[in-house]
Amino acid sequence: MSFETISERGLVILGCGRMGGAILEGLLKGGLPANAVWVIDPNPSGWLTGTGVHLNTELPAEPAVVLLAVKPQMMADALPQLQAMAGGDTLFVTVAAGITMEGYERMLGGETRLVRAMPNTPAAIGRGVTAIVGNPKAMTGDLDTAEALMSAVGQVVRLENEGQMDAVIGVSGSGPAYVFHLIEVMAAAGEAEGLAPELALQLAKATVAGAGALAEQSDETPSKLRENVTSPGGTTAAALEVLMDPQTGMPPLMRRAVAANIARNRELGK
Ligand SMILES: NC(=O)C1=CN([C@@H]2O[C@H](COP(=O)(O)OP(=O)(O)OC[C@H]3O[C@@H](n4cnc5c(N)ncnc54)[C@H](O)[C@@H]3O)[C@@H](O)[C@H]2O)C=CC1
Ligand SMILES: O=C(O)[C@@H]1CCC=N1
Repeated sequence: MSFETISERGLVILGCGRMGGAILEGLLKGGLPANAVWVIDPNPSGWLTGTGVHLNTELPAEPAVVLLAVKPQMMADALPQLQAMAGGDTLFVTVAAGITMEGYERMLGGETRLVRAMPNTPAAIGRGVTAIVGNPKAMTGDLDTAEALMSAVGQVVRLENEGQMDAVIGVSGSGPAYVFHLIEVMAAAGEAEGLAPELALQLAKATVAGAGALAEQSDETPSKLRENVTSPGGTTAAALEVLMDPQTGMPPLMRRAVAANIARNRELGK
């Protein structure tokens, strides 16, 4: 199934906030006609209203794809209206954290063709990374369709099994928030050492953005790139001694943060 099939049979989006909106924007920019898209959202943004998609109107009976992008807590209330589309030729793609394949199959029926996808917010500028995995009813073509859909907002990787999804959410799904927090705390440290707030923020943002781009583009590993900054006995080495401390540094802190993320994800799934 390609964009052509989606154009012909339609895409239904349930919930078009930050993530649904970013995906829709990428798809429209990629050439999907607005009149091939039906959105259900009780609080549409001004941007969404101006796109020309069908908004809160009657839905096609058998769209090519239904994209589920409401909060996990809303899913059980919002899904029943789409139940008639499940079990046939429509592929369901969900970006919600927490809810497992089993959960969707309970709500929609075991015959539903389903792909779980976990993007992240750099999707808003086409720089997201999305991990996808299908249920047993999803065919190879369905994974291709989900990949084509999510490629509109960045890279796509395929998982071997659903069990990997928890770690993906903990690392890349929520990860942008960790990086934004890194910018905040680097800027705060600069401020505490006497820099003006705007200057500290500019330095922190440019450093994280530049280092991220270098890590992505360079042939060197992140470890080698770190070593390249670190003169023996120099200033970076002094800072890294604090940050890389195996008891109190970032390694155990990040492990705890990711573990907390996964624990919450499992709670949301209940
Ligand atoms: N924001 C993020 O970084 C990421 C979010 N996700 C997932 O994406 C999903 C959506 O998250 P966001 O876009 O951040 O939330 P959001 O709050 O920006 O968007 C949710 C949208 O759903 C709409 N909505 C609420 N009740 C509805 C209903 N009954 N029927 C239809 N639409 C309804 C809201 O009006 C809103 O526009 C969540 O399940 C989340 O787990 C996945 C990866 C990353
Ligand atoms: O915080 C959340 O639950 C969602 C899932 C990944 C990013 N945001």
